[in-house]
Amino acid sequence: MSDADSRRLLTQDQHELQMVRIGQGNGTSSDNPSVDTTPKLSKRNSSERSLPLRSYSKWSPTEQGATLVWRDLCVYTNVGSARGMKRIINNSTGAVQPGSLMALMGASGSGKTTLMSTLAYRQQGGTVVQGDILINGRRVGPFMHRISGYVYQDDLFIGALTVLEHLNFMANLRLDRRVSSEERRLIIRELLERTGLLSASNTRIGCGDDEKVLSGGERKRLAFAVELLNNPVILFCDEPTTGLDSYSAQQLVATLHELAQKGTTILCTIHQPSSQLFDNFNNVMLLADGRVAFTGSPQHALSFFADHGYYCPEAYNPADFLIGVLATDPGYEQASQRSAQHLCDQFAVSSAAKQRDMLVNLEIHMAQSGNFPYDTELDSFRGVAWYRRFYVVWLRATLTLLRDPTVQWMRFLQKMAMAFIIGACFAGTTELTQLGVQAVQGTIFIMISENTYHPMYSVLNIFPQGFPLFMRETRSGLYSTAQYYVANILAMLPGMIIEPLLFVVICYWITGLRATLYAFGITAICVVLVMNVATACGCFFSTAFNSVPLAMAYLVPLDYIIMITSGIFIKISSLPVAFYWTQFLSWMLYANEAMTIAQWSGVQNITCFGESADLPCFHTGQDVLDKYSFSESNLYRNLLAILGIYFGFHLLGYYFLWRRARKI
Ligand SMILES: Nc1ncnc2c1ncn2[C@@H]1O[C@H](COP(=O)(O)OP(=O)(O)OP(=O)(O)O)[C@@H](O)[C@H]1O
Repeated sequence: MSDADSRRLLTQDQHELQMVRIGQGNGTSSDNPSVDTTPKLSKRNSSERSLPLRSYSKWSPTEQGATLVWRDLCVYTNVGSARGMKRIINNSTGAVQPGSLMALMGASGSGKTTLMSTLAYRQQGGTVVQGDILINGRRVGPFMHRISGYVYQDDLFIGALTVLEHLNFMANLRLDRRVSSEERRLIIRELLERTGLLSASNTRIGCGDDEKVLSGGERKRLAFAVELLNNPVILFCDEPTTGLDSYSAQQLVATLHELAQKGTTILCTIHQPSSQLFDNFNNVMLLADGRVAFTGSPQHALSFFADHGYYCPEAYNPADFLIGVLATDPGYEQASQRSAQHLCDQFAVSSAAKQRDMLVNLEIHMAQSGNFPYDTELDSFRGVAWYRRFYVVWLRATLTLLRDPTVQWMRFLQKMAMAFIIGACFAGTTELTQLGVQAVQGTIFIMISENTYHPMYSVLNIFPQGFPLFMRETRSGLYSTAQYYVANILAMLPGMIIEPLLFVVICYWITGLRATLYAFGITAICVVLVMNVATACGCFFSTAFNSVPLAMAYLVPLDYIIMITSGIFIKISSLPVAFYWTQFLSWMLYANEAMTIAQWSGVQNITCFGESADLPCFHTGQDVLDKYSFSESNLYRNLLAILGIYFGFHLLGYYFLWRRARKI
C-alpha cells in the first residue's frame, strides 16, 4: 500500500483514545504538590527518575533535572514592513521531562527550528514571542545559555583549528573559572572518548577544500562535544542526523538516548528517521504549519492517527508515515492542509492533550504559587573573567591568521616583492635634481598607495566571513562584541607593523631616499600608520555592509576621493569649495605631507636644469614644500591626524558590528 493510499484510509470505527502519559516511565505521582516528595534526581542516575515533578523547596535543574513546559506559545517573525508579522508557531503547548528524548517532527517548514530555538531562548532577532515557557517553573531567560546546550543544524567552526584546540578554546570560554586546567584537560579527554573523536583530536577541522578535514559525522560529533562541555541539563539538537550515514546517525541517537537515560532532557528536531532510529525516542511532538498535531509516545501517535483514519501500513517506517500524513502533497495543497489542520483540531480536544495540559498547568501553577529563591544555583557559577575571555578570543584570532596563508603569508610575500620592484624602478633616480624631486615624490606616493589599497581591500572579508560564528557565540554569551572586535584588530596588529616596516626598509634603501635616521624614521612611522589606517577603513566597511561586493561598491568612490586629495594630483588650496572637506579624511594627504617634509626639510642644494634659466626650478627643499602647499610645522599634526582617523574608523567599525549583532 502506498503512502498516499494509507493517508486516505478513513477509520471504520473510532477507537477511544488511550490516556497518553507525557514522559514515558515517569509517573506523575505527586498528587499533593505541597510536599517535597521528589527524590534528588542525580542527573546521572536514571534509576532515580521515577518521580518527574521537581521539589518545591528550591529551583535546581542540576539536581532535579529540567522539566521544560510551554503553553499557548505563538512566535511571529517580521517579514518586512509591507507584509508585517507572520505567525510561525501557532498556540503550541507541550512538555518535556528529565530523562526523556523527544523528537520534534513535521514536514519541512512546519516550524520545528523556530519552536526549538524559541524554547531554548535562542530565537532569531526580530521575532516576537507570546506565551509561557518555563524550566522547572521558572520563565526562560539568558540563564538558558548556561544550563542548556544547542546543537545547530549547520556546524560553524574555524577551519584552521584542530579538534583539540577548538575544544580547549570552548572549555576556556564556557567552564566555570574555578575548573583547574588539569580538570579541564580531563573533561576534554572524556568528551573526546565519548564522542569517538580521540583519534582525530589533532586533525584540523578544515573548511572543505583543505586536504585533511573532519568528515561530516566527525564535525557533528565535535559540535556535540562542545555542547556537552558544561554538562547541560537540557539539550536541544536541530536535525543532528542530517547528512550522516545511517550508521553514524544510529550511533549519534544512541548517544543521545544514553544521555537522556542519565537524566538529561533532550529535544531534537529530526527529518525522516529510520524505524530503528525512531525507536530510541520515547516522546514525539508532531507539527503541522506551526500547530501541534500530536504529542506523546510514538506508539500513541500511530494509534491516534489510526483513530482518525490514517493507518500506518505494516512494514512501513512509522516516522515517514507520520510526517507524510502532515505534509502538503503537491497538487493537493488545500486538501492536505485541511486534513493536517483537522488532525491538529482533533488533537487539541483529545485526552492526550488534556494529560499534557495537566502537567503544563501544574508547572505553571507551581511557578505562580511557589516561593523559593531561583538564583541560588545559577549564582554559584563563576564565569570566566573578561580579560581571560579576551585573551582566548585574541589567541584564536591570531592562530587563525597565522594558519591562513591567504590572509597573512601571501600578503606578506607579495608586499616584499613589491618593495623590491618599486625599489628597483626608482633606484638611482632620487638625486637632488629637478628630475630627482619628481622621483622622490613619486616614490612617496607609490609607498603610500601600496600600503593603502591592498591592505584595505584584503580585510573586507574578515568580519562578514566570521559573522555567523560570531553571532552564535556572542548570543551564547561567550564574549562581547567589543572583545571580539578588539581581539581581531589586535591579532592583525603585529602583521600590520612588521609588514610595512620590512617594506620600508627594503624600498627606502634601494631607491636611495634621504639617508638620515630622521627621514627614515618619519617615513617608516608614516607607512606603518598608513597601512593601519587603511586596514581600519577596510574593517569599517566590512562591518557596515553585509557582503564584500557591496562594501567594495562604496569603498571605490572613497578611494578616489582620498587619492585625489593626496596632494599629488591637485594643489589642496585649489580644491573646489564643495570638496574642501574631503582633505580632512585623506590619510594619503597627511602621510604625503609628513613624508615630503622628512625628505625636503632643510635641503638647500637642489640642482637646476642646466639648459635654460627660464625653466621653473626648485632650489631648496622649501621650494618643493611650497609647490605642494605643505608646511614644515604640520609634521606632527599630520601624524596625529592619521592616528585620529585610525581610531575613528575603528570606532565606526565597532559600532556597525554591534548594531548588526543587535539586529539579528
Ligand atoms: N526570519 C524569517 N522570516 C520569514 N519567514 C521565516 C523566518 N524564519 C522562519 N520562517 C518561515 O517559518 C516557517 C518555519 O520555519 P522553520 O525553519 O522553523 O521550519 P522547519 O520545520 O525547521 O523547516 P526545515 O525542516 O526545512 O528546517 C517556514 O515557512 C519559514 O520560511
